[in-house]
Amino acid sequence: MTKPSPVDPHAFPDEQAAESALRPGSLAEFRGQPRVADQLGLVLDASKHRGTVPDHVLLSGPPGLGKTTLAMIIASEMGAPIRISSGPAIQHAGDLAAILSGLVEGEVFFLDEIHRMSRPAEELLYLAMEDFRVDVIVGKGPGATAIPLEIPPFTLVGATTRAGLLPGPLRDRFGFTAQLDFYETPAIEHILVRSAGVLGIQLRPEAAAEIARRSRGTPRIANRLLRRVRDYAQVKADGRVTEPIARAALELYEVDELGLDRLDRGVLEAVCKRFGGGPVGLSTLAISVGEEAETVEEVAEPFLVRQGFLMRTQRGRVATEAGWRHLGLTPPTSGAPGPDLFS
Ligand SMILES: Nc1ncnc2c1ncn2[C@@H]1O[C@H](COP(=O)(O)OP(=O)(O)OP(=O)(O)O)[C@@H](O)[C@H]1O
Repeated sequence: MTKPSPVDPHAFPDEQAAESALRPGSLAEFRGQPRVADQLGLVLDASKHRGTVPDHVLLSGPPGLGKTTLAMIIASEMGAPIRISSGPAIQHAGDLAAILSGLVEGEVFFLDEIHRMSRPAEELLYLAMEDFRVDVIVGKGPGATAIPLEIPPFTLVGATTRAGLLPGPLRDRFGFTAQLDFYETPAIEHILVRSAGVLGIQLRPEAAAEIARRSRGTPRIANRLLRRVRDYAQVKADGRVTEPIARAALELYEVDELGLDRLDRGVLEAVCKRFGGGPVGLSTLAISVGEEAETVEEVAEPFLVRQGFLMRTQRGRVATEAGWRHLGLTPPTSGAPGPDLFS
């Protein structure tokens, strides 16, 4: 196992406290995703106006874009408590029934990774979402009876990185659904400036821009890079984060101008230099960079593809012209070699 990369979008186990400190507490402070924030604001205002609990909310999108943050904001905007759990933690319907029956009126129930819940729990959730009721099964076999149990009205906030995996009947029970997208660089700059304020870091605007460009449109990565750059500034300079300090720190952490890390560059370099631009199969590629095929496929490739540096074709991975150029290499032909050149 290689050590975690600073541009991994997943949260590290020791990062929770640092992340909590940087969560914006209100919709007004939540930067980026303007459409989602506006629509959600309307849903919350309307429910306050009517004096009812807000509709159930489904948030989908890649890790680190603010799903948990938005769930907490919904609770705080409604002045309601929040209960947090996750799909993998709920293996039996009884686990879910216990949580639901313990909710207080108006509580926000945040269910992360909702697509990983067990089937029986999912069915129990349908009823709870629709009728604020759960059926508790007493006894076993033919003598088993279902005793309906009222639960107080609550708002379910479901989060998923894989909206496509949710069964239709579950998706249909959410009154409001939002897809979070990668952030534009200026929004990430705003987030960095706010985080620097919270952490008491003197961050020059050019340095914020530099870090933002390398953050892959992901607030979690931006905040993490900011903390690393701050460490560097404190140890190697006077603590102020200037552009040269940010550049030097990010170079040390092997995060390049566009946010590629060592693994991303290694994969791209292998495709270009060792395999003539491709196509090369995933397992061969993984062996050549000394990584698991899964890591190459799930960690490095999505960003390389998003950047337009790599293509996944039926016959293997192919570097694009932009990919060659990002490494400072000249593509072998006017464009990247197409799969047909290698037949
Ligand atoms: N719009 C935003 N403004 C400011 N900070 C943000 C924003 N979105 C996310 N963050 C920060 O990024 C970090 C990660 O956000 P969060 O935990 O909400 O992501 P997530 O989508 O729930 O990730 P996961 O899918 O891994 O659970 C937090 O520290 C949070 O404060």
